Amino acid sequence: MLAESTAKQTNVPVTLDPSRIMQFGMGFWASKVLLTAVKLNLFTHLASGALSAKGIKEKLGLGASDRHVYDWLDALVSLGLLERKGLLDEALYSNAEDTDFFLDKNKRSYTGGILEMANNRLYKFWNDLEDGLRTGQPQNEGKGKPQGNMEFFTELYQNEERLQEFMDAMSGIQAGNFMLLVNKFDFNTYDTMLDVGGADGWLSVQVCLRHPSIQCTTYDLPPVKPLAERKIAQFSLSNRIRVAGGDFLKDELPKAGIVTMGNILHGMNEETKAQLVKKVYDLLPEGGALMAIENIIDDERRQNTFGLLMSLNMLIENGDAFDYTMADFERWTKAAGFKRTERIPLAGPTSAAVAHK
Ligand SMILES: Nc1ncnc2c1ncn2[C@@H]1O[C@H](CSCC[C@H]([NH3+])C(=O)O)[C@@H](O)[C@H]1O
Repeated sequence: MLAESTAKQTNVPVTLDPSRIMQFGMGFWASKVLLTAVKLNLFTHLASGALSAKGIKEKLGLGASDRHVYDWLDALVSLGLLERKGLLDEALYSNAEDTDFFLDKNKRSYTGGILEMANNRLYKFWNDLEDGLRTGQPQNEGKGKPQGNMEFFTELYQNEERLQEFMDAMSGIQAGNFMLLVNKFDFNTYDTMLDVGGADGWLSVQVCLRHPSIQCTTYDLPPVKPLAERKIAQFSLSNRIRVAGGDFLKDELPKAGIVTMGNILHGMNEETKAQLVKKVYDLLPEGGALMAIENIIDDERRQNTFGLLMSLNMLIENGDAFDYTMADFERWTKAAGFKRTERIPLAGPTSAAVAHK
């Protein structure tokens, strides 16, 4: 028996290749190479001009050997995130075009907030995915304490720095989606918009900049209010965007023609999702709409890897919460009374799922 299986093993078909398995299995190496570069502001430094490895070592205060600094930088070159002219001590490093656009902190297009949070929080929490799968319990800073869906915010927001980091992470991950959305969907057909869980008001800002007459309310937990007020003032939109503080599960919500929710429904279990959908249905007028902007998973659950992984991230953050397909969204919204749904594809794995009353 043993001899037969050994014989089979040596007869490996040439078409089989372990490189994909290794790429994903050791994917945390590449992940940390990038996350560390973001944390050390490498791309922001390089946005002002190309630097040698020696120059980078000095600017970043690195104590590793020259060889390991070359390895780190050249790994980023091999991943397509940096460009390089010359080799080793004669090399000059600069940002690749997309890295320069998305990872320079001084540009408005900076999306590194989500990567900063990935480095500071999610990376270590994901080490406990196994515990999450075994127990169904959250694995974030509240691990081991009783916590319901979306309750981790209370603990997170006690720390100003973490609050700001979370806001920047949200704006970072949604920036491209919101910019596309305001060009693909005519918000001006509604007089008023309510953004539930609107964080620092970024969606309302984008909507108002693009659509001249709509009035918005951005609604979030009270500690978030000052951050939203600050952001909205930066764009001189305080006359068009109201900032409201409260708990969208417990408190009454303001009425509006369209209610948006970016990455909100996925933070809840099925029962709470259905309750919130119904609550929104009841406050909308006839002809009103609910829009969820999320990493909607394809109905066959084969394509949208990011959406599936985001759903596991909801296990890590919220326990029994999960991301969902358009078929799920249609089922929940029809049960609440909505007439029809549509899906608007946005950047990469994200879509806007819209339900019309
Ligand atoms: N019970 C609650 N009531 C109001 N806001 C909440 C509640 N629970 C969580 N939030 C907020 O919901 C947001 C989820 S993160 C999503 C933020 C934003 N809509 C986006 O698409 O990027 C955070 O800003 C939380 O502060």
